[in-house]
Amino acid sequence: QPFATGLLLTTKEQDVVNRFQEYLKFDTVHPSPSYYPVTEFLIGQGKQIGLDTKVVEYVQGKPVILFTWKGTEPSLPSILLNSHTDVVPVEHAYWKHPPFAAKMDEGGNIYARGSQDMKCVGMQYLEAIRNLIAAGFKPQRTIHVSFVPDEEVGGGDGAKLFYESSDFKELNVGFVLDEGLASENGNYRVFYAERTVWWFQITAAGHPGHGSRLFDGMALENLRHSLNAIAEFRKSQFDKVKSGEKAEGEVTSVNNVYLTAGTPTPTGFVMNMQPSHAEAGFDMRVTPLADVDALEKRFHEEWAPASRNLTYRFVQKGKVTDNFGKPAITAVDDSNPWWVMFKEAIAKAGGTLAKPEIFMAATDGRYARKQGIPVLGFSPMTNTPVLLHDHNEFLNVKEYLKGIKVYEQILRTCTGPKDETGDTSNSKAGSGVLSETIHTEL
Ligand SMILES: CSCC[C@H](NC(C)=O)C(=O)O
Ligand SMILES: [Zn+2]
Ligand SMILES: [Zn+2]
Repeated sequence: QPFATGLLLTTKEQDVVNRFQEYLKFDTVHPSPSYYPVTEFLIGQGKQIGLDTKVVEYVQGKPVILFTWKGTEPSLPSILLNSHTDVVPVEHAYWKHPPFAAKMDEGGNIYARGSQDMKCVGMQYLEAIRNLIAAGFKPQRTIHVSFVPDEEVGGGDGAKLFYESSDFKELNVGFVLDEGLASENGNYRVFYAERTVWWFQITAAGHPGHGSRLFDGMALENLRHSLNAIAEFRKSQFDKVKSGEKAEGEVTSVNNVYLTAGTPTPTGFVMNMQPSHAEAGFDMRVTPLADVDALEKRFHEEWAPASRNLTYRFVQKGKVTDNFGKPAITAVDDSNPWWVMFKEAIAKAGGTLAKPEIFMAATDGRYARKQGIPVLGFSPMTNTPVLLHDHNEFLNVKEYLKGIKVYEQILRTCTGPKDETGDTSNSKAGSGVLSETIHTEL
């Protein structure tokens, strides 16, 4: 099929694209993703490729799909390639092509919800394995591929239960790949940690009464005290990003996402009553580099002091550390043999890496990092606008096909056997015990 760019796809490439488009067409959109049809499709793919397949429902109706390609040395720690099957909702009116039609335009851009986040990655894993099998490659390490539900709503019924299960322990996973972000330039982005979600509400109580009266300590005045204190902290963090001192993932963000007060009626709010309560909601993302005790102190001392009739409540409060009390960070230096192999694979695939980053939001990778397992967030997309959760999400076919080659190289390098260049780095991650170095603090 010819494109305006002069790109011509081979029959084999067209088949690869067709499978990607087929996956993208499944309606796995929240709030009610249809998980069974897509599970049937994926199982079909796994079987066609020749992988062992397993489906487990830790919560009924929310299947976790697991494929296994057994290595020649199955006692070595294995590699897990994780992706999620669900996608976030769309606002149809803003899309130039229907979000579940997976239309490829004349420039090779494939438009669909999930084309970047992260159905691309899931299918690229499978295509890479398909190609390696066809090429006669035999991995030393076992490779597992998981497709999990509900990442977009926190993963509580999906990845969390999977990673905590005895099924997962049996896999003896030494290294996990999960999602990253597109890169707007020619360097691939890679993520070695992520910020932790703290969602909270602050409620202010205050003097009620007639709207015409002047009181000290009215609810909205108290809430404003809180909003100002939080805004000051927010500015201190944002300034570090603006000045280039820190990357986005290296500071803690806090954003006011709703405000509510007053007495509503069908025709609008009552205008001459002072509310006795007011509430604000915040999306806060705590960097793993933060001093958590100092942050906690801010809540009762500055942001919601009882002296101002303020109280706070967490809607979600993730732990910033892993299960061993250390910051949940994967080492990206020579102390981590998985990192060394990953980096080498990208170079061998002809790619370049940007400076490793802390993911600004949350991914399922956090559940594996909690267990002390090294995780890298990586979605192989260069020269692509970051459109996850955005309108007109797309991925160009050339980037998609290139990404498959990158995963082939990652699997060759990280699973052995040693390649034609005599590389032996693989053996360094060969012990059954996780490297201590993955807990290295930066
Ligand atoms: C608390 S789970 C929600 C997960 C979601 N992840 C992404 C990548 O948007 C987020 O960070 O908001
Ligand atoms: Zn995602
Ligand atoms: Zn997402």
